Amino acid sequence: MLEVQGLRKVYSTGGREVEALRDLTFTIDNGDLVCLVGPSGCGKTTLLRCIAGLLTQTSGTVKLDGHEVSGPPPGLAMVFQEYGRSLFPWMTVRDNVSLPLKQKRVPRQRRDELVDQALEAVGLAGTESAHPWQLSGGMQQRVAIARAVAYEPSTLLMDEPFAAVDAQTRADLEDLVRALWQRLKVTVLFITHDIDEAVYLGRRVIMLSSSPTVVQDEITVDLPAERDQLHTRADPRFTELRTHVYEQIQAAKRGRPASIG
Ligand SMILES: Nc1ncnc2c1ncn2[C@@H]1O[C@H](COP(=O)(O)OP(=O)(O)OP(=O)(O)O)[C@@H](O)[C@H]1O
Repeated sequence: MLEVQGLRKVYSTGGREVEALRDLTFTIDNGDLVCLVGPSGCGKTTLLRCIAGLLTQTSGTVKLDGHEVSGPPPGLAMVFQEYGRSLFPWMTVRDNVSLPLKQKRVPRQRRDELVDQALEAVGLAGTESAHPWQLSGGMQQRVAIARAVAYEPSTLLMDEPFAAVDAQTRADLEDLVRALWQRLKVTVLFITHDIDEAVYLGRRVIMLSSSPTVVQDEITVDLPAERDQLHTRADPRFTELRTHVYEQIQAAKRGRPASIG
C-alpha cells in the first residue's frame, strides 16, 4: 500500500519560498490503478518525486508497504514524459531495458528472460538490437514501459507518460497500460493533466487543487473493468464522470470546491 500523509513541500530558492504542496493525504491499495489530475503547476511532479524518494519533503510522510520512503525504494519503477531523455541513445533496446536489472544484480540469464518477456508484453519483440533513435516516439515510450515492467516493480509511477505522443499512439499506449496493469497486478499511480485519459484509465481519480496543493476531490470510476476506446468513451457514465472531474478542476483553478456533482 502507498500511504501519503500530510505531505508538504516548500521550495526555497534564492531567498524565495514556493509552497508547492500544502497538505496531501491519500492512500492507494496494492494492485490499484489511480490517476492523479490537477491544474498545471499544482505540484504533480513534486509529489511523484517525493514518492519516488528523489526529493525530500518539508514535512509529512510517504510509506510504501509500511516502510517510510527516504530514498529510491526497491520495488518502485518510474516512466517519465520525456522518453527521449530517459533512454540512452548509444545503447540498444536490450541494453536500455536491461540496465536497471544489472544495477539490481540480476544474473545474466534471468535478465535476458525478463527483457524478452517485457519487450513481448509491450509488442516490441524483435527490436532488441535497435537503438532508440531508430524507433518512433511511441515505440520509444514502449521501451521505457518495458524497462519499468522488466524490473518487476510492485509500484509503477507514471509521470504524464503520453503527453508527447500523437493521439492514436496515445490511445494504444493507454490500452497497453491497462492490459499490463490487469496482467501484472502492479500498483499504478498515473499522473496526467488529461481528464479523459484519467477517467478512461483509472479505477480511481484523485483531483488536486491548484498550488498550494491539497486533495480537491476523488472518485471511483465505476465503469466496467473491460474498457475500449470506442465503447467506454461513448458510455454516458464516462461523460458524467469526466464532467464531474472537469468541474472540480475548474473549481480548483478558482480555488474552491465545485458546487455540483
Ligand atoms: N526546484 C524548484 N525550485 C523552486 N520551485 C519549484 C521547483 N520545482 C517546482 N517548483 C514550483 O513548484 C510548483 C509545482 O511544480 P511541479 O512541477 O511539481 O508542478 P506540476 O503540477 O508537475 O506542473 P505541470 O502540470 O506544469 O507539469 C510550481 O509553482 C513550480 O514553479
